[in-house]
Amino acid sequence: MEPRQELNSIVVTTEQMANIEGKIFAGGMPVAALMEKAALLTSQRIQQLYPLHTVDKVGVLVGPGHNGGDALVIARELHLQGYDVCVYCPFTKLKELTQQHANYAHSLGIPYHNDLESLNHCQLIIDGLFGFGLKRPLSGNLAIDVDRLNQWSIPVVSVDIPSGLHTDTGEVLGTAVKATHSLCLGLWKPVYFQDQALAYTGIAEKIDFGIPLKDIFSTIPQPIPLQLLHKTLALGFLPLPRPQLTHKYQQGHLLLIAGSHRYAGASILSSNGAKASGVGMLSVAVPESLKPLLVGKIPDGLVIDCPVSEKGVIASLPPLATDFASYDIIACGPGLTREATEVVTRVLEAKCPLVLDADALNILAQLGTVNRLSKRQNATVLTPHLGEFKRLFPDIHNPEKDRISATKQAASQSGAIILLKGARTIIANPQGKIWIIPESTPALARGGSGDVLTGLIGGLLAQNKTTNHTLEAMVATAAWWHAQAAILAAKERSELGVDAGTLSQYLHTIF
Ligand SMILES: NC(=O)C1=CN([C@@H]2O[C@H](COP(=O)(O)OP(=O)(O)OC[C@H]3O[C@@H](n4cnc5c(N)ncnc54)[C@H](OP(=O)(O)O)[C@@H]3O)[C@@H](O)[C@H]2O)[C@@H](O)CC1
Ligand SMILES: Nc1ncnc2c1ncn2[C@@H]1O[C@H](COP(=O)(O)OP(=O)(O)O)[C@@H](O)[C@H]1O
Ligand SMILES: [K+]
Repeated sequence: MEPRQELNSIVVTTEQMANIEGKIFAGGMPVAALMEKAALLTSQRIQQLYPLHTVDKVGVLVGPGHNGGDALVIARELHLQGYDVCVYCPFTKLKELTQQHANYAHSLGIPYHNDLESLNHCQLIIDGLFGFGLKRPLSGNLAIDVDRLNQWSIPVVSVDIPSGLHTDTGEVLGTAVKATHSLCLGLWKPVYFQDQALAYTGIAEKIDFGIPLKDIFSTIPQPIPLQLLHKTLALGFLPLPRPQLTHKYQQGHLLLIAGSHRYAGASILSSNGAKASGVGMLSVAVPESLKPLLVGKIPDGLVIDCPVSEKGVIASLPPLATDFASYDIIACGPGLTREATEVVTRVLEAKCPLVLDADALNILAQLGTVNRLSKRQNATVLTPHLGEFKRLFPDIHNPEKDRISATKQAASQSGAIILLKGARTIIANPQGKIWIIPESTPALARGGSGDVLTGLIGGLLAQNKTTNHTLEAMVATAAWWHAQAAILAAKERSELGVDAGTLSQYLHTIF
């Protein structure tokens, strides 16, 4: 990998970004020169996105800090290139450098307006109100302006981040600009991967303006705490190529415990996810009444029939399923129903790594998440969506307000690897390492997608004895693979065409 390519996978907090900036300035780089570098590249990208022959009139919103300074450099460059630029800056007191750029823009003859309304004839708006320096909510006339801007149908390019969003949590501070494009300066910031911010960030791109690698890597601890999973990394985590001399049990044995009369399909979908992983052996424990169905659908799986309760759920696990030493990993939960308490209690005693999903999580929550997991001797992976997460970790308040921190906190409390599902899935280990799945598709928002993921995670983890990567990296790789398959399927079949069965068929086509 090219050294700077590594930066594509790093996410820095506001504090880390400010520290990196501090190191650059301490080294002697003039503040104005750094702003010039960042803003020039940003203005060039804007010219590529909105060439002069397609867009003529550009309105620039200027804030009081250095985000406003960036915006003024962009205004100047666009003006010099021939765009018809005007500025709206609803502040009287600007930071010194920003004021200097304001003065120069004025001297160039760029018009300043006293109200936002005067920009409504523009074909493009540049949002340079606030960047990572925003700490308190937008209010008063400023908030009214932003709300009004959001009602226009003019494209908006936000500089660094959409103004009004908290850089780390993605929280909307009062109100926030809804951008068409966001050009993130230097390094990715957490806001871009927080679900609550996605409606504001639009199409996001990073502008690499040449921050010295030494300043980055001397600031961010190793291993990198917050990392995006990209194709290059994910491919490196897959169990490929297979060793020539191997056999099915060396390629991992997964026991999947899934399904009930009510949710029979969950066992098939999760088996399909597992099969797609390439796992050497797949055993599936289901209610005995489902055995013929499973044998028909998953002929390559060893189907273990379990006694069924009156409610149509697995009542207990037979000896074949409780011979835990035979399995490299157990994945349990899809379609179990909340009645299967005995199954989950028993499985928690297994010495091998465990993946719990769906109702296994709800049952774990009833049993007491942290207390129960403290007794486990091997790794546990929990894959909740937000609702399940709240039941598992009731003392983590409002996890949706900062999904990244909430996932980290849950992993640290429970000692488990936590995968919090969502539009941007987050994976954390107990030591604080976080992986983020940077792209996905809402095509996944339908029943059964998660079942496929559980099988895929189980199947990949089972094969980890041949690859030996960290478990969280493998879990994240499964989630990346799942998202990529959905993206491809949605591209070919539309977002409406990605049912869970189709999704599992697409898992292989992404390579
Ligand atoms: N890092 C890098 O490498 C580079 C960073 N660069 C750029 O610097 C940006 C960060 O600049 P920044 O620190 O000046 O902060 P910024 O986001 O402009 O806003 C702070 C200002 O807003 C004010 N203010 C805050 N809240 C407010 C409110 N609710 N209502 C009203 N006012 C409010 C606040 O006032 P104060 O709180 O001090 O009263 C302060 O004046 C960054 O995002 C990027 O664009 C590039 O130039 C070069 C490379
Ligand atoms: N809006 C969305 N964008 C991207 N991925 C999504 C979205 N909504 C859901 N997903 C993904 O779809 C899957 C849904 O899993 P889950 O909620 O367990 O569903 P089920 O239990 O029906 O299988 C998760 O992997 C989640 O990350
Ligand atoms: K901005």
